[in-house]
Amino acid sequence: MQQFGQSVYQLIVEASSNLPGDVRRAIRQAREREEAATRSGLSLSTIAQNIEMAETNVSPICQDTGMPTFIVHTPVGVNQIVLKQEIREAVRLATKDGKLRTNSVDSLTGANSGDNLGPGTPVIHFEQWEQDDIEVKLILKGGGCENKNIQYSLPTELEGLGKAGRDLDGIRKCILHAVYQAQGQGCSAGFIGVGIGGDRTTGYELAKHQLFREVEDRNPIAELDQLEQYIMDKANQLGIGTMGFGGEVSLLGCKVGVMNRLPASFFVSVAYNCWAYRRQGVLLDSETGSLKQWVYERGTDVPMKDATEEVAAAATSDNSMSVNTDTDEESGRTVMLTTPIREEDIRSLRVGDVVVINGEIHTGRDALHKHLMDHDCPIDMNGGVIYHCGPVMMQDKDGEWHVRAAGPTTSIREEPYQGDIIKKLGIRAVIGKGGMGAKTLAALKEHGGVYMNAIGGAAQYYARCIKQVNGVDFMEFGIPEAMWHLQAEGFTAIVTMDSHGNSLHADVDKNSFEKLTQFKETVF
Ligand SMILES: O=C(O)C[C@H](O)C(=O)O
Ligand code: SF4
Repeated sequence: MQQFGQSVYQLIVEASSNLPGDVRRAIRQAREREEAATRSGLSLSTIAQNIEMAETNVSPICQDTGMPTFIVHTPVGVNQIVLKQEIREAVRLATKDGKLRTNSVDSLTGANSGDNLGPGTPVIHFEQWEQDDIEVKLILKGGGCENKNIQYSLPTELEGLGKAGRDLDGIRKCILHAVYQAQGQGCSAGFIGVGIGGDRTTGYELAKHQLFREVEDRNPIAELDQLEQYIMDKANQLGIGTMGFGGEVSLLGCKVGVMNRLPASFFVSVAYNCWAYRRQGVLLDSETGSLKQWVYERGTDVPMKDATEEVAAAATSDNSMSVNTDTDEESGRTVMLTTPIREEDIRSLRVGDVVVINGEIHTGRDALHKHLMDHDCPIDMNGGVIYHCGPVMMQDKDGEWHVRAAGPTTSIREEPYQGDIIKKLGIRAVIGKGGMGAKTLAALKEHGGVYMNAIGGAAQYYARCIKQVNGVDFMEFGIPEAMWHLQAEGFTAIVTMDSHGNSLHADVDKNSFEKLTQFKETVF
């Protein structure tokens, strides 16, 4: 079994850096359905570019490599204690090599273990089976989409949909509502796993395990297959789009499982996975642990752009986010800004404008925002840009830090702090994804600021825009939560909340809610 550890390491690298073929096909189909010049269309082309870059760089598709969750099937007689130790060691090595982000945080102290190991991390399920080989499956599901998981207890009343009873139609309403409530915050368009029944624990587990099905498979239970097809049709009429920008494609997959329940309980659990649907598996020889075959089609066999696109890409600027300046209601202007940014430049921006930023930007997320509410900031942020991002960073032998992956995190978590911090520090722009709320929108108007949505998950695309790491503060918060001072060049994002009270996120939420209400009547 001496090759088992190496095979698991290979699995981790593959899952983190090479999006599987079935997922890539789903994203390609989404691109064919979206107008190329729309915000969703542009986002999908950036996502496609990022997928290819991650494979080429053998680096994380998204900086958040999530909670590594392994499902291991072994023949009777295999020593699972040894396998568990080898899996943990493979996780530690992959983290050291920058293939996984340091994602294991002490829930009481906030301390980051630094090696992805700790109580409850990684998650490893073992099960014996009748086959001769060992199968190891892995899913890397990030925190932002995990935060959009949701569990319903039937019967219930659902906003926009009314009563949801203890039947297939009530389940239908829960699933549609689950897609609506996620909006773009979990990096839509997503893939959902649904667990019907069980208790609260096994219901959620069933939902997550549905995510190990193939994107293109069909449900063997006829009424669940019918439900899956219905959801794929109607969820894509909600108009949430990629990143919640509005658009034709809001859901890329729906997989429903069912199990028995208690008489008193009727749970519908939804595991929402982002477009960066990173799951892979390996079949291993149970004597040597050597890799015999991949469980899911590898992404290498499904390129993200076809020949025509190569030509088209070559013809335009290398920046796939740039939009033409002839304005239709979707695409705005492209504006170049250098930090520190003047108030008048910010007040001239409107929702829909694409901004290209050059100059120093600073990362900051949950721990930093909480800290800055009642502590001074170590640097002058006047005219500055805060980037909601927890990067994957590597230090070289000279002690220099390098960005390995640097996409945005979900901004709504900073809503309790952001408005106050914008005014306290004189910040002019906040970059993140998924949008922010009314309190931040009011502060942007009062102070003169904008919120810009970067493309969630495009961690390689944005890492390429970071030319240098100028320094770091608050390393005690751990790498993802520290305040990194980054020299950006060509950092592109879309204005989705401006200083005139406009919010694309509020508009899409309102429009998609109206669309949701059209599905109130009984179907099943
Ligand atoms: O933690 C992150 O870097 C991103 C997170 O997965 C999110 O979607 O907010
Ligand atoms: S940032 Fe987006 S793509 Fe990355 S893990 Fe979070 S939800 Fe998924």
